[in-house]
Amino acid sequence: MSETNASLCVIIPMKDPGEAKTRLGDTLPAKTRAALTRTLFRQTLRVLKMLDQDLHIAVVTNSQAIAAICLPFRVQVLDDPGGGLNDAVKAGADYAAHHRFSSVCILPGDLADPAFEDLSALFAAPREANSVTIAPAHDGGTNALLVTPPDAMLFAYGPDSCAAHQINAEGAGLSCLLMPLPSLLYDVDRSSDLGARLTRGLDRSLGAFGKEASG
Ligand SMILES: Nc1nc2c(ncn2[C@@H]2O[C@H](COP(=O)(O)OP(=O)(O)OP(=O)(O)O)[C@@H](O)[C@H]2O)c(=O)[nH]1
Ligand SMILES: O=C(O)[C@H](O)COP(=O)(O)O
Repeated sequence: MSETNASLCVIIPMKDPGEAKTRLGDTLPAKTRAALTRTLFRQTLRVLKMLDQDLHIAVVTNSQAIAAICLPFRVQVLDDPGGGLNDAVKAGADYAAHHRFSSVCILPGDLADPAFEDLSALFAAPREANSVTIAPAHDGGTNALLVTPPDAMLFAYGPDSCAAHQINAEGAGLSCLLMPLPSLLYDVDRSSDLGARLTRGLDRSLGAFGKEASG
């Protein structure tokens, strides 16, 4: 592991696959949404581990199905305190602060096709003391949030969270850098996200996805 990655804790909040991707309910049946949730999550873990086998990753979840996926990847599982996404992310950031990581990187588990080179660029970016780096989503959301130190700011995931995170960062006296990264622009929230941009990522994992969706 590089010196830089040793000081970084990656946090991924994850719902149980049976409860996730509800906004795709108009297009996909429940079983397919659950299979898609698992496939996207595995895809992100795979790229992160390709980047660095020893990268410290912790997943905040109350799902046994998600914990089972974490096991072979040697990824830590943290209890979800309940209360929603921002409370889950805060639990992850508190864990990182408690364990004296100098930075935390929050990633969602539903990125459409996170590229090795984009995550590599994000993790290689200088992490100044008291700083935040945001990789925005195409819809005003936040697809990566790199915070130094981990407990420096309030989380504001939800609609237009990129702007909300900038406001919270500035309010906390942190410098804030926007780092748009092409493959981190897209997560899979709505039926419109199931089009071409998902194809490249899912084509790669399609074997697994097809098997899970029908199995
Ligand atoms: N641990 C935890 N993770 C959450 C929670 N809410 C959302 N997440 C995760 O946060 C990431 C982004 O969530 P969303 O974009 O809202 O995705 P989603 O909840 O699967 O989709 P919808 O049900 O359509 O809102 C995904 O990895 C979710 O699994 C929560 O309450 N607890
Ligand atoms: O980016 C965010 O803040 C979260 O993913 C929630 O936003 P969404 O509703 O666009 O997924």
